[in-house]
Order: sequence, then C-alpha cells, then structure tokens
Amino acid sequence: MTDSLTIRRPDDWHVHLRDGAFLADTVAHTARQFARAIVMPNLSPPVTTTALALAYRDRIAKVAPAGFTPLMTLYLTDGTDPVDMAAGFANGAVTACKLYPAHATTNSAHGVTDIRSIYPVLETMQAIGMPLLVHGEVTDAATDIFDREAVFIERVLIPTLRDFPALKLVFEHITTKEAAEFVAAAPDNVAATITCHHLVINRNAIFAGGIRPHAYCLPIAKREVHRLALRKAATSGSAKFFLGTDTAPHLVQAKESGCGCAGIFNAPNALESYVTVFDEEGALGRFEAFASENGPKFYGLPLNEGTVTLTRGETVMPARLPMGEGEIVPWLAGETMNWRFAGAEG
Ligand SMILES: NC(=O)N[C@@H](CC(=O)O)C(=O)O
Ligand SMILES: [Zn+2]
Ligand SMILES: [Zn+2]
Repeated sequence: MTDSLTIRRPDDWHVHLRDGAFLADTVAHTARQFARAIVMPNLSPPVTTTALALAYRDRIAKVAPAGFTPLMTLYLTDGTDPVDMAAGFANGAVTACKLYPAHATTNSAHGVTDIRSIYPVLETMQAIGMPLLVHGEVTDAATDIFDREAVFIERVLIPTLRDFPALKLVFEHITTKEAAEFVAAAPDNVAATITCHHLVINRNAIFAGGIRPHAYCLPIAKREVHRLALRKAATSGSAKFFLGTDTAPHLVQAKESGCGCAGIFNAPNALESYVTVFDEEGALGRFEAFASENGPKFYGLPLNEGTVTLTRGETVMPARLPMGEGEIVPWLAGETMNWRFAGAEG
C-alpha cells in the first residue's frame, strides 16, 4: 500500500476566485495546493475585456503569495471584440475565453444568447489557437435540468466543432457519461475538466435525508452511472481529461436559503479529495498526469517545477471556514478524509 505520494506541483484549470472581500481567502486556499489557476471571469460585472482582465489580475497579484500564477479568461458576450481578445491573447494578458450560455449558471446573465452570434470570435480563436472553455448546458425551460449537458452536446457542441474543427475546446466540469464518451472520442483539440465533487457524489447526495444545499452545484450531479463514467475517464490515463475543481464559494447564508446559490467550495481540500478517488480506483500511478501534466500540455504551457506530497492519514474537515467577512461550508465539511495534503516543496 502506498502511504505517501509525491507528484509534480499541480494546477487547477477551473477556479472561481471572486473579488473584493473574498479574494484574499480564495487565493490563499488555491495557491496553497496549486501553482497556476485558470481564473473564471463570471464576476459582477463580468470580465469582458483585456483591460478588465488585467485589472483583475492586478487585484489577485496584490493578495497572492510568491509563486502563484493566475491565468486570466475573458467572459464572452454577444458583443465580444475579437480584436481586443486577440491582442490580449498575443501579449499574454489572457489565456482563454469562457462561454457561458446566457442564464446557464451563476452570473451568466450577460452570456451568449446564441452560439452563432460569436462565430466571428470563434473564427479568430481557432486561427490564433486560443482555447474556448465551455459551460456546456442548454438553458431552455423545456429541457430537464438533468439532461441539459447531454442535450448541449447534440445541439451546440457537435455543430460548433463541425464548423470550427481545429478550435481548441475544453468542455468544463463534465458530469455525464455522454460528455466523457464524447470527449474521449473527439480529436486532440477537445479536452475536459472534471471536478472532485462530481467524482464523489451522485444526485442522491442533494436529497440525502432532506435537501442539502451544499451538494448543489451546476452542472447538477447526475445518476450513479454518470459518476462511474467520470471516474473511469479521470483515471483512464487519457490526456484529454484534467483537473479543474470548479471551486465556487458562496457564503453559508447564500447557500442555506429558499433559493440557494449553485457552487461547491473545494479549494481547501481538492487534492485530498481527488487522490482518494484515484486511490479507490487503484490508479494512484495515473494521478500525476491528471493533476499536473495533461492540463499544461493541452494549454501549451510548461510543466511546473516543484512538488506536492499527499500522505495517507485521517483528518476531519472543519464544519465552516472564514470567507471574507463571513463563513463558508466547505466541501466534505465535518467529514473524515483519508488522505492529507502534506505540503508543497520547491
Ligand atoms: N459551478 C457552480 O455551481 N457555480 C459557479 C458557476 C459555474 O461554474 O457554472 C459559480 O460561479 O458559482
Ligand atoms: Zn460552469
Ligand atoms: Zn465554474
């Protein structure tokens, strides 16, 4: 039995750092485990231009420890300027663009109403090799919430990739067997991130003995068959799947509400959670590629120097953590974890 695992320092390819009072706390938690993070742009108002991304990057840098690199993204709207976007990509200010279908998730009201309205932007992205990160859910009221991701593949993803076959595309936080199979069968310019929570819970967790707002996120957790397909994909050794926590903090009162926010805050214990899954699947030897190699290779970035060490051993996750001026209920709150984060070196 392996009791200690040292791997190359990992990155988190999907993070919500928020802003203002949250920023120092979110950055500290993510930077403790990860060297780089793809920073989601769904602030209010959203990060829609290179200038806004640079200003946000400066606010992050002010609170970040040495050695942490935020990789910035632009929030696509029907009015995104491809010239500003391409200039920001060329000078390294922005790494990728994020597609939120309008009204699909938290702070997506300014998102894209119809994929065809951003075809000129996608044309440019394909030409310059800029990755498109996708929240892949349809938003029409007629589609069942548990079907939104699978329908998105048929209705949006397949036609878009047919029209832009060389577009670099990351299907973010996949939650279904359909998405895992689609990505596995797609060409190398298509990849996916997988969260730790979708590897651990299925939709029963949202209703276990009562309604559980801290298990609610988007895309919503699906049936067990989908969780098993995600575990298979993540631990398969395929370079198309990589770590993206989708850590998405909301204060306790925003979650425990008559209309609770979607999002799970897993930055404090992400690696512990992922490594437990790889351990349970007998795939500890494949964890480093998933956490530390597949992402940078897809993005065309160098691998990190330095390492992190995870050790087998019980720790109890706190019931609450401070977040800005309030408190947050983290992923696995109050539960015993069987792996611990022993620290980063180098
Ligand atoms: N995942 C979530 O449930 N919430 C995210 C938005 C997102 O990633 O869709 C958030 O910003 O709160
Ligand atoms: Zn999303
Ligand atoms: Zn997200």
